[in-house]
Amino acid sequence: MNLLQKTINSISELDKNYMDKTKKRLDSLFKPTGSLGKLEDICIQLSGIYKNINFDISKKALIAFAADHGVYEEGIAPDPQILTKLQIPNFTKGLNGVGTLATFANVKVIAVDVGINCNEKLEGVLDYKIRKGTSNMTKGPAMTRDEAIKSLEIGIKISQNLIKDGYNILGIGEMGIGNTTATSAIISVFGNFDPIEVTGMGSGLNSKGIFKKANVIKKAIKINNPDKNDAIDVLSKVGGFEIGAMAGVILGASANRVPVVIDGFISYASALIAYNLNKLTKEYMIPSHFSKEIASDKALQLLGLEPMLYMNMRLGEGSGAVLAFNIIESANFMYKNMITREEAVMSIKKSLP
Ligand SMILES: Cc1cc2ncn([C@H]3O[C@H](COP(=O)(O)O)[C@@H](O)[C@H]3O)c2cc1C
Ligand SMILES: O=C(O)c1cccnc1
Repeated sequence: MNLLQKTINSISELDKNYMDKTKKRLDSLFKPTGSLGKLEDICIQLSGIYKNINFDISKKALIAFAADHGVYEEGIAPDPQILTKLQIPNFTKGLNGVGTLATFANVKVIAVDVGINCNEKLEGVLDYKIRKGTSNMTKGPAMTRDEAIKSLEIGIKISQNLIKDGYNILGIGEMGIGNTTATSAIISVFGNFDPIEVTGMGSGLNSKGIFKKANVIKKAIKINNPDKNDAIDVLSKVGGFEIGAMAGVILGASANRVPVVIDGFISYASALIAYNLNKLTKEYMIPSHFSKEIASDKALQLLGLEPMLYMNMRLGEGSGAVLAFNIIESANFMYKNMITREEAVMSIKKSLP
């Protein structure tokens, strides 16, 4: 059995017993029951993942994958393709959106080339290049089925290595000029949406550009006819190498009982791929923010996920995931350090004359 199938098969449910215990502990704290909302939900989810009422989430890593897209030649993105290559080294230097936020939140950033259109090795970027970008999906599949599996397995391997190194919570991010086109195509296929309903401005297209992009997606879906019941088929026909690798991280984290924080629009596509390979992966996902890109609501509905942050962000890179790490850590700190109702009463009694 290959690594992908083994990983998919080894994902199991959260432990309801520990989740109940954590809920009891949360209900015993000195506050109205349930008043800390999603902070409480996060603690309950973490305890079900770790099978423990006490957990450590201090070692945090964000894995960002970069790749280029053959469909770029159809004029679907407003920026030059070379930005994928120019921007990815900034991720680990703490110089771009996610890099600065990660420095602030004490999150280790790992940047990985899974398919950038360049020959040279990039400083601070791991080299797992599958190919120098996908093929143009309006002319045939973006990648072969073997390449799709390879992209998923790269994500699985990198997540496994980080977990072995002691990282106890992972996040996903990406860089890839043109990747909102692949994302909208994936959402269109899984949700049976007309591409025009799920195609947005990406980095900054005007309405004419959006219309053209939707037609490109329509053409790609028509020519490739992806099977929505086969997530690998969808990934290979209209996906991207970075989208596959992020889905691989979700699978790898889930199989190793580690939570994985989902970022913005492009990571929703990865989440859809992982979810359609094994529905249990959803239990290991922590959604971070609601991307401003059109169709975020549709993608999140397909996943049944409700993000915690509404920040009007539409950057990607992993920026929203890293922001959410701060909140997840706050939830854990609250859970560990808050006084219980009983302790509060005792201290009041003690202070009475
Ligand atoms: C300078 C710059 C930095 C970025 N960082 C993330 N993205 C985001 O924009 C790209 C997707 O949008 P589209 O499909 O329209 O090309 C991805 O690289 C995504 O991560 C960026 C885009 C730009 C221009
Ligand atoms: O939400 C995102 O991740 C996003 C949206 C538009 C362009 N790039 C990224």
